[in-house]
Amino acid sequence: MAQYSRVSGSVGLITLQNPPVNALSAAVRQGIVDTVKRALGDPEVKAVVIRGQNGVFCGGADIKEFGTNMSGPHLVPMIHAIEAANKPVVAAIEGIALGGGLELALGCHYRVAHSKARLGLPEVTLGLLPAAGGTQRLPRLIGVPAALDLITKGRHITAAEALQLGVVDQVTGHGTVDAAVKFALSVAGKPLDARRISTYPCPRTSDLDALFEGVMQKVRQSARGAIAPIACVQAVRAAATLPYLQGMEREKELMATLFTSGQARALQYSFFAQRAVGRWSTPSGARWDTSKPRPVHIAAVIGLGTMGRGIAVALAQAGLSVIAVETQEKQLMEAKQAVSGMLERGAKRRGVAPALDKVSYSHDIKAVADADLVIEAVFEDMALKRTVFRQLSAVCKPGTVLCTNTSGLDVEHLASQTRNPQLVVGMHFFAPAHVMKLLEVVYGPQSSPQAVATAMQLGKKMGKVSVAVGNCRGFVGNRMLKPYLEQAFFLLEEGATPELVDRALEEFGFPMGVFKMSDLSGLDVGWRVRKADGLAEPVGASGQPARIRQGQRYSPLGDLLCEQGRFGQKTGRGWYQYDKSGGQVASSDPWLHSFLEGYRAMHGLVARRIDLQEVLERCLYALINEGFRILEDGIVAGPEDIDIIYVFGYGWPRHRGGPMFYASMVGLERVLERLEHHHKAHPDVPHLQPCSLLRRLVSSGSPPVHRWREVLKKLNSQL
Ligand SMILES: CC(C)(COP(=O)(O)OP(=O)(O)OC[C@H]1O[C@@H](n2cnc3c(N)ncnc32)[C@H](O)[C@@H]1OP(=O)(O)O)[C@@H](O)C(=O)NCCC(=O)NCCSC(=O)CC(=O)CCCCCCCCCCCCC(=O)O
Ligand SMILES: NC(=O)C1=CN([C@@H]2O[C@H](COP(=O)(O)OP(=O)(O)OC[C@H]3O[C@@H](n4cnc5c(N)ncnc54)[C@H](O)[C@@H]3O)[C@@H](O)[C@H]2O)C=CC1
Repeated sequence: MAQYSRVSGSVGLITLQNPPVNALSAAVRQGIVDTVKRALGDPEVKAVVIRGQNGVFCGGADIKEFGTNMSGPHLVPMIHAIEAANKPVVAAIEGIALGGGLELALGCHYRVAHSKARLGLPEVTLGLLPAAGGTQRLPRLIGVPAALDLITKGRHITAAEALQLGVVDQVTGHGTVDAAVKFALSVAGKPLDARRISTYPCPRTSDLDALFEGVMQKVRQSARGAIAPIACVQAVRAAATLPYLQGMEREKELMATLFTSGQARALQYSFFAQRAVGRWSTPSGARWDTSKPRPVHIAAVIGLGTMGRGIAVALAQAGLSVIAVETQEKQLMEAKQAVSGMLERGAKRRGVAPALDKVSYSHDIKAVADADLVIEAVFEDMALKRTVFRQLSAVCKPGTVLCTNTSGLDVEHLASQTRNPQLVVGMHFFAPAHVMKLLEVVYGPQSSPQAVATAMQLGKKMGKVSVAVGNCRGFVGNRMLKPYLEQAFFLLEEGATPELVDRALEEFGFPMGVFKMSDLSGLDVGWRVRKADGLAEPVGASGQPARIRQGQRYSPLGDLLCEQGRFGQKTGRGWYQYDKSGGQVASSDPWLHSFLEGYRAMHGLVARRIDLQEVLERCLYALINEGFRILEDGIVAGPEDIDIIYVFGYGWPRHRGGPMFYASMVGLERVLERLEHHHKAHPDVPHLQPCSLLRRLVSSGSPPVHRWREVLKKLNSQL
């Protein structure tokens, strides 16, 4: 809806009303058309101001309407009518002007913004482009390079930057609507021809072809297969090379392709999934809206290695006081230097003062006595972690929430070492912890709603996308990673190379393939875990056949590389070779290829031709199958949790929605049929055996992913 009133005698004030972000639903669009007509037809009205209710201008098109039978007036003619008006129309921008909201403002003759407002054309993040004239008006207003930057990245800008770029005409720190009304009165009666952006020529840019070629190359590289950023460049190119109306035709044509694409569906699913995980709940009845978090002012971190340092930085940057603990003086000093450096670099990037005084350092665990919450990040060693939790339980004040950053050890077992197991949860950060957005908050059967809510709230304060997950080996992300890695190893045994496997996964859209990723994170990490699990014994020592462990097919390839001291980038050799220890540019390693040949010969394996499709099916469907098991076990509340974990923590291409969304797009019957096929070929690999939930979903008609929660509930109640 849009409300109309008259203010200051001669200004027609139009207020968009569609909480919470005044999205341009059919009713709002109709409201705008009607009220603009009324204002323009009223002889007493000399100028018009458009604002949004509750201090929010407009969040753009109503995304919930996409994919439905969109009725109501179209945005393009609506905005065109505003621009063509013979009375000045001023946009009063408070809060946000995003997507269609900014396009509406660009159709107005003037824009007045509050200093705290954010503006942008984020359509590309939803798999779309700004198709209400945004790709044609913005370059005409601010020039091609700046418009390309905003439109292809979907970046939000501040009012100050908008003023500098010329997107807005005035910025105010006080009442935006009053300022806009005053502005409107000051321009009433003045000629408007020079204020209609669509009539502007696109500012000249030298060597346009080279500019677009360069941008297109960069965009293709970073898009990892996403089509919307490329269409955005094409649309801006139309603005730079064609008259406005022809440019609009091109914008429409490109949008038509994007609008119905699977990528747009995936990205819009991801938008809502990210919000859905914020409405978390646990089987014991803890919920986002009823469980009250404890206030956390002082946090402590135990163990200042790779993870602890990043966690301390993220906590300090979120404004908390941090007590950082390391047992050894030397490590403590090194950590202090590293944390200070990270804080300084981060502050420089953000143009703020570094929060150095927020962090205090100690080698005595008793220093954490006053902390409201402690995050343990010592070595992945259960015996050590047990000791630390017993100590924490003894020294912390009553009510302190105790968290572990373990990658997959039993949180419940750690809780049982303390006096208050209900106050123990996992806070599983991802490396580097001050950069990566994902946080898995792991609850055990005894974790109290308050402890879960406290960790979730803290994650939010730290700017993380937090997902509540149940306690199981590897939680969600790492549990699903296991069958994925396992398939990659098996594929090498059967004839593939690391280059082939990585190529398939990178072409799918991962930033790096599984072998490059292993080299980056260190092959020794998994080796240590496999040793602790009794899997990575030296070949032959177990008395079992080398490729069978604990009754299942096992590939010792990773262990054999580690025995050679090949730990990946850190040692300059792994699945690839690097120019030096710590080098980052991977190149194919002839040693590795002859090693693989020798290994196959030793085990009587005959290399066969493996294609990219098989690599994808084996690796991704095994991972997805584990996702179904996780859903079946009730470790997460719904498929959105898994998808968000994979998109934000594991580089799953966002334009493919996440593994469970992807499975739904591929078709559950197809995933089931291919898993059955691969399991038949490899009956000794349990991870390829289709999970019973997948079978049950297929039997119930393969519902789309947004209906799985409901179907899951129904299926579970029938058991
Ligand atoms: C706005 C935010 C920055 C707010 O953030 P925050 O305060 O953190 O709150 P949130 O929790 O994110 O949001 C609160 C609540 O609001 C919901 N919401 C937010 N934005 C929208 C929206 N735009 N639409 C609907 N709902 C929205 C959100 O989901 C939350 O609710 P909940 O899920 O219930 O919890 C932040 O929310 C944000 O960033 N929002 C997105 C802003 C954005 O991306 N805007 C751009 C939208 S796309 C757009 O505007 C496109 C266009 O304008 C083009 C118009 C053309 C369309 C015409 C189509 C014609 C196609 C032709 C093809 C024909 C094909 C054929 O031939 O058939
Ligand atoms: N490295 C990674 O990518 C990730 C690791 N994790 C988990 O985070 C934890 C830490 O891992 P990293 O930081 O990689 O290990 P790390 O080896 O880099 O650091 C561990 C630190 O703990 C310190 N430490 C050991 N005992 C201590 C004690 N009793 N008191 C105080 N400090 C002590 C060590 O001196 C060392 O600095 C592990 O549980 C790991 O599984 C979780 C996510 C990602």
